[in-house]
Amino acid sequence: MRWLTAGESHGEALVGVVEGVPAGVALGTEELRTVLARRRLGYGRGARMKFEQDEVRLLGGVRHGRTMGGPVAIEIGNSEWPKWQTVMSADPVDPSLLEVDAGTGDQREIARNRPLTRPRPGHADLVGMTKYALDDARPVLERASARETATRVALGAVASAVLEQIAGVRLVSHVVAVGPVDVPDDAPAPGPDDVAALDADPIRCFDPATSAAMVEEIDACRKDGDTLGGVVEVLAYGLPPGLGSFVHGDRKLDSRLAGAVMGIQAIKGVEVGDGFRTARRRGSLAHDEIVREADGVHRTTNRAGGVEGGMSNGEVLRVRAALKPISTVPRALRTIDVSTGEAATAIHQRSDVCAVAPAAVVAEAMVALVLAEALLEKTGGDSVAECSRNLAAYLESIPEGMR
Ligand SMILES: Cc1cc2nc3c(=O)[nH]c(=O)nc-3n(C[C@H](O)[C@H](O)[C@H](O)COP(=O)(O)O)c2cc1C
Ligand SMILES: C=C(O[C@@H]1CC(C(=O)O)=C[C@@H](OP(=O)(O)O)[C@H]1O)C(=O)O
Repeated sequence: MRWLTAGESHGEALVGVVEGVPAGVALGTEELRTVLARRRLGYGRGARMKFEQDEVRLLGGVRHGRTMGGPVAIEIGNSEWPKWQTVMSADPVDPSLLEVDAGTGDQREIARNRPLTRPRPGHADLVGMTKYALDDARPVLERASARETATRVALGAVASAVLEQIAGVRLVSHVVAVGPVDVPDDAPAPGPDDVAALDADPIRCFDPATSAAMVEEIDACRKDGDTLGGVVEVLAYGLPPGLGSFVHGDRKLDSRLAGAVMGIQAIKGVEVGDGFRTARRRGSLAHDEIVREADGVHRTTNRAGGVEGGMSNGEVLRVRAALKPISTVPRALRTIDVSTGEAATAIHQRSDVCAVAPAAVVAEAMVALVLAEALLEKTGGDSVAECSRNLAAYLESIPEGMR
């Protein structure tokens, strides 16, 4: 399986293509609408989330609610496009229309037309302008923006459908920290049937007391003109053992998960299982002992987070990711104006205060894409039926003494 996205934050539409999806996967526009709506949730998001709509269309690869085996193409139209069609036009436009004040006196239009020359520390602006030889940050932030994650979430929904329909794998994502507010270590983790409860929580946190404290923290931060990051967790239930491999670093499931999740805007750390906490333990308290019980072989704990030797081991997969605070800080940070070289304060028109809840949903999509790819490598097959048959044959072939 391979996938790509295209499109800009304020462009007409985002486009995603995923190839290598077997035929027969049940998939429809409604499922995509559901996941896209989930990505828009979350206390602390900015004004844009309120007025902008994701207009999703399945353009290819699906017929009458089933994939056909060809690339699946998804378009997410941007309902705000009419306001941006001059600034972001693909074809050249009359230069007078791009004058900072084109004569209408509309302050928003003036802001859209003005070159962005005061790069934000922590965003892609300055180094992007340097690398691509630009004197305006607009082309950089348009593609660097996490608006693109809408496409990833739509592609992730295709991957989740592959996982569930071939192997019964179900994913769930939630928020475990917002700034300094952490879910307690002993709080119960959400299961695959808890997605509705997470969607209903303002910050996608499964622990109601912590959720309330997170909301308070976001309110306090907004009042101070500041922004917040946090930690998200993705859990995958029902993974068969043996996805990924130990034979090369780039085939390891954990290295692939880390790369995919780290590729999300603003993610600065990824851990599988107990990750960094494991480094502080002795070996006798770091690993998951293997025992035989009446219903088969089990681990006594799941500190490894479902991956050993770069392969899924049949336990629940657990991946955490750290999101840095949003870099468009309302209490603007010091920067330079690249048009003059003088000291300035960074661009700030509007911004999310905290994007941890949507980041959880995006991380779930990235995990789904990696797992679906690894599942299809293991099962092969061009249809759901063939992949399911191959998976069943593999699982049946595992000797009695090892299951
Ligand atoms: C869901 C989501 C929403 C985001 N919203 C904003 C935002 O409103 N303002 C902002 O400056 N950065 C936002 N970011 C982060 C930037 O896109 C990111 O910091 C930037 O592209 C630079 O990349 P880097 O942080 O990975 O180095 C968001 C990230 C995610 C995952
Ligand atoms: C539009 C989305 O996120 C955007 C991601 C983003 C950034 O810099 O990453 C900046 C903000 O956009 P703007 O600067 O236009 O207000 C967010 O709203 C979205 O998630 O759909």
